[in-house]
Parts: sequence; structure tokens; C-alpha cells
Amino acid sequence: MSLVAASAGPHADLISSHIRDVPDFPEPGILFKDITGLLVDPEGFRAVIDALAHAVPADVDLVAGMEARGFILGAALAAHLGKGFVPIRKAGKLPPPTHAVTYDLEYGQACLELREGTVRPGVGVLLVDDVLATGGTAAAAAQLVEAVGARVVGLAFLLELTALDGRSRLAGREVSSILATAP
Ligand SMILES: O=P(O)(O)OC[C@H]1O[C@H](OP(=O)(O)OP(=O)(O)O)[C@H](O)[C@@H]1O
Ligand SMILES: Nc1ncnc2[nH]cnc12
Repeated sequence: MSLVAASAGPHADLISSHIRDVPDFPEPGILFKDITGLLVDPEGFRAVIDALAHAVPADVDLVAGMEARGFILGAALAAHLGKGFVPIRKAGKLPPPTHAVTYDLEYGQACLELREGTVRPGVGVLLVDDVLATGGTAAAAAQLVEAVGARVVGLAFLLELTALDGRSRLAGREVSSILATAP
């Protein structure tokens, strides 16, 4: 499946060349986008963080990443921007008290949690993840951030699986992706 540049600019080819398609993983019918080859390449990893930083809205106070791959990109982006980082974790990993939301995935179901007190009411949060597929993870994360009275000022992804139309779950939000699968 070919990838097209959404906002990666001159580094689109470098980034996409390091993303591997794995058919039938983690279950039959899923074409898994493996980014491990991108992360291990210093130029590729830097290009991703630079491209994400390029699209950051002005009013970001905090970066939040969704477990697990959103931690890698979100934490690196937060450090690059000089902002704090908040992990939004799968169920049972954070000590209580937490806020929780259950959601559907392209493959299966999951629950995300946010540690109470880590995100203060009114702060501007940028949500970061590697892949936007159905949008279930991102919508759940946005719901958590808003449940504590904070603002989701943007959502930034490395790769958007266009055919799954995750953007429709994020209607009215500021969404950016570095690469997108050709429709
Ligand atoms: O748009 P969606 O349909 O919700 O899918 C996107 C999510 O799926 C993947 O995570 P996964 O839950 O597989 O967890 P992992 O990062 O721990 O592998 C990916 O990293 C996103 O978080
Ligand atoms: N096809 C896919 N590849 C990688 N991560 C995903 N998350 C949801 N769908 C995915």
C-alpha cells in the first residue's frame, strides 16, 4: 500500500521508506504498519519529530501520548518542544485515582486511563499517536482530556489510514498527519 505525504514535506520519502507493511498481523485481514525500522534510524526518527513539531498548534501547554507507540513519539515531541508529557495508558497500569474510557479498535476493544491530577482544567493538550485508524483511540483520549476540564488543542499522527476514516470520529478537531495511505 503506498503512502502519500500529508505534511512531512521534504522528509516524506525518508519517513515512508522506513515503514513496513506486515500482512495479517496481529490478526488475519489487518495490514499492520510497523514503525520500528523508522524509530531505529536516527535520521528517520528525527525527521518524524521535526515534522510533528512543524504542525503543532500555538496554544499547546502539554503533550499527551497514547500507549504504547504514542508514548515514543509524544515524549520525544514534548522534549523537543520543551513541554511536559502525560501518558494516557491502557487499563490497569496507572495507580488510582484515574479516569477511564472504553473504546473499539480496528482489532478488538481496549480501555484508556488518565491519572487524575496530571492534566489541570483549562490547559491546552496536544494528543500524539503513531497511527490514526478508526479513530477510536484518539476519540477516547480526547474524551478523557475533556473529562478533566482541559482542552484538546490538536491531535497529531505519524500515519493516517485514510480508508478507515478516523477523522470522522474527530470532526471539528484540529487533526494533522505526516503521512496518509492513498485513498
Ligand atoms: O484509530 P484506532 O482504530 O483506535 O487505532 C489506532 C491505535 O491502534 C494502535 O495502538 P494499539 O491499541 O494497537 O496499541 P499499541 O500501541 O500498544 O501497540 C495505534 O498505536 C493507535 O494507538
Ligand atoms: N493497521 C495498523 N497498523 C499499525 N497500527 C495500527 N493501529 C490500528 N490499526 C493499525
